[in-house]
Amino acid sequence: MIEVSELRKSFKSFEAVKGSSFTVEEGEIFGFLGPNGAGKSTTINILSTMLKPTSGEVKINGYDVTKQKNKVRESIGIIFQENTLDEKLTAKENLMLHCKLYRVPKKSRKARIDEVLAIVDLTDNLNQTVEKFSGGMKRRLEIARGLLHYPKVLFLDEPSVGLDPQTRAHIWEYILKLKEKENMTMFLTTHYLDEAEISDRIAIMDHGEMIALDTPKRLKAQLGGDVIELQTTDNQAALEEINEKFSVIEATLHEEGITLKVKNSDEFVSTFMKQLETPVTGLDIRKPTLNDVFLSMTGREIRD
Ligand SMILES: Nc1ncnc2c1ncn2[C@@H]1O[C@H](COP(=O)(O)OP(=O)(O)OP(=O)(O)O)[C@@H](O)[C@H]1O
Repeated sequence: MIEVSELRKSFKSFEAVKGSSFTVEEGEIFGFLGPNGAGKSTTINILSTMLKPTSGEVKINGYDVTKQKNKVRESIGIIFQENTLDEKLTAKENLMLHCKLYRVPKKSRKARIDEVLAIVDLTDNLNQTVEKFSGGMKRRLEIARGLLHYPKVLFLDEPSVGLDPQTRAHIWEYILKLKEKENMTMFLTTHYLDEAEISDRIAIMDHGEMIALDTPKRLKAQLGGDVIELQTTDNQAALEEINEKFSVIEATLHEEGITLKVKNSDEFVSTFMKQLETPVTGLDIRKPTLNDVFLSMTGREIRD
């Protein structure tokens, strides 16, 4: 559904995208992550025909983004970061305007509007003006609008930014419902790594280059092993003891205690608890998260 080959974009002498190549399959949720300034927006703007690439080839739904712009635009929907609804219009008027712009046939407009509003649970707000909507309702209406012309690919640029946790969870419910119903391809950026977990595959971009591309599970497995957060009565002494007696991938002392990376926590912990002489006051085992992956690959938090 998306084919990107050797894509480059320069702004004067500055190269923002340095030759990235990837494909996204139909029906896939593709998470696109990177620290601030990595080149994500530049890439999305090119994929959605808003920006011209310096070189390389990009096809969406089989159409070239520079030579067949209109065909590409008919194939995609975009949910932007900022609110782009017309506040003085009602939900219905906003959606009707979009139907006209996208040439949805006159006889199907009403049914389509009813259908997308039902997906995001806004049926009862059809005739309400948008300025009276809450932040979460506006987001839902934007999602509904993005779907009106049945796009093959939906670009979601931070779809839940600025929303409270409950509304965020709801937005994701709608998005997943859609994926199941329509087999739509979704290209997603987010700064919430827990949200990125729902992606089938995740790409990590840094300094204009794609530095990782795999399933969330495999990315985390690549880090190898489990993480143990340890507190003892004397962390300095415990660290020395650990380095002397146990085989760990990494042991880091910090203000709250010691973070250990071990190959297999199940095997490690039972012997560790028996043999460590410094008294343990707290122990927490966790699997590596996408945050650990992101930190290890980019050396930065997702939001600097
Ligand atoms: N029109 C432009 N002119 C000059 N430089 C630009 C332009 N647009 C983007 N850049 C630069 O290109 C780099 C990539 O920017 P981009 O907006 O793609 O990053 P991003 O990954 O989307 O970051 P964020 O997470 O902050 O949105 C940045 O260094 C940015 O300053």
